[in-house]
Amino acid sequence: MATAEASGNDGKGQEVDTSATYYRLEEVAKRNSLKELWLVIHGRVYDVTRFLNEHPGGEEVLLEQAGVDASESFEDVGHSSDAREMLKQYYIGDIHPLLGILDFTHRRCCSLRFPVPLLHIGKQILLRRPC
Ligand code: HEM
Repeated sequence: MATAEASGNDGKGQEVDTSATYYRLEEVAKRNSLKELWLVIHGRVYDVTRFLNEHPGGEEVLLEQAGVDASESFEDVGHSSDAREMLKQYYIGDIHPLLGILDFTHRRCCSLRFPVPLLHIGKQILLRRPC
């Protein structure tokens, strides 16, 4: 998990909270059971463990989407605006915009047995701690 924190002022006297907690897809993928269930909807990570018993659509559908990007399934159902509002309660962070793309590309390359060393170098640069 990587955390980026910054807060600022937009110059109009209004506080802008830009703090965010970032997760990688592989971290989300580990939370795929009844004990701990996370999923991703539109790049945002949700911990729906305590929502399992309460979901009007049943817990099975959430279990099917456990640890993965559930954006398409969520939209296919045509969830109401109330359901979208409920998402906030379970929001825990975002998929890292850059590492998310690298994870996806890495999986594609490896599954095609076409390693791209540059990808790993780029990843190392991104993960490098600042001096
Ligand atoms: C945190 C995420 C989710 C929340 C807060 C949520 C919330 C809700 C709510 C409030 C309803 C009642 C109908 C409505 O108001 O739209 C519902 C129904 C349903 N949801 Fe979800 N849902 C979530 C994720 C998902 C996912 C990932 C799926 C995957 C397929 C799913 C499948 C369904 C189904 C099948 C129904 C029943 C629809 C019906 O009976 O017409 N939900 N959900």
